[in-house]
Amino acid sequence: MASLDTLFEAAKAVQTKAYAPYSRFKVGAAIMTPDGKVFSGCNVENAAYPVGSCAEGGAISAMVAGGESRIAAIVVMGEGDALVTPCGGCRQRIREFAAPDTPIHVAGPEGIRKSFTLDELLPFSFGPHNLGTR
Ligand SMILES: O=c1ccn([C@H]2C[C@H](O)[C@@H](CO)O2)c(=O)[nH]1
Ligand SMILES: [Zn+2]
Repeated sequence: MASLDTLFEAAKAVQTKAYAPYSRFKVGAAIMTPDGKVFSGCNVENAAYPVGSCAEGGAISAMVAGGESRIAAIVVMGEGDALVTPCGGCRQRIREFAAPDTPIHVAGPEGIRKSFTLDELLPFSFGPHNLGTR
């Protein structure tokens, strides 16, 4: 699937930009919107550790700043052999802009390792519907 390849390459490219001098664990994330636009983000750490931010959050900020508000698919690229799935906070961040069946692809440098739906990673989620929005 060409668009998934594009998304994978975007995540891989932005991962190299990560600012992770403390964990030395670089992460890249790339979002595709329903009309095929791609937005990416990397983790940005801070000497005050809790202030650091995740790659997924950066990609979401770029998407919103770009005037978009729907995630059709997301690729997350981490380091090492283990699956790097979005942290709990980022699952909720993704939830805000995605549908239950939106694919979350977890990748390594060699390619996509496993694909989940948002609902698999964040079942019974709290979301905009709880507040009467969307
Ligand atoms: O899905 C993930 C998991 C971790 N990190 C970042 C946060 C921190 O900078 C580093 C180590 O946890 O990786 C992400 O950006 N996304
Ligand atoms: Zn996170």
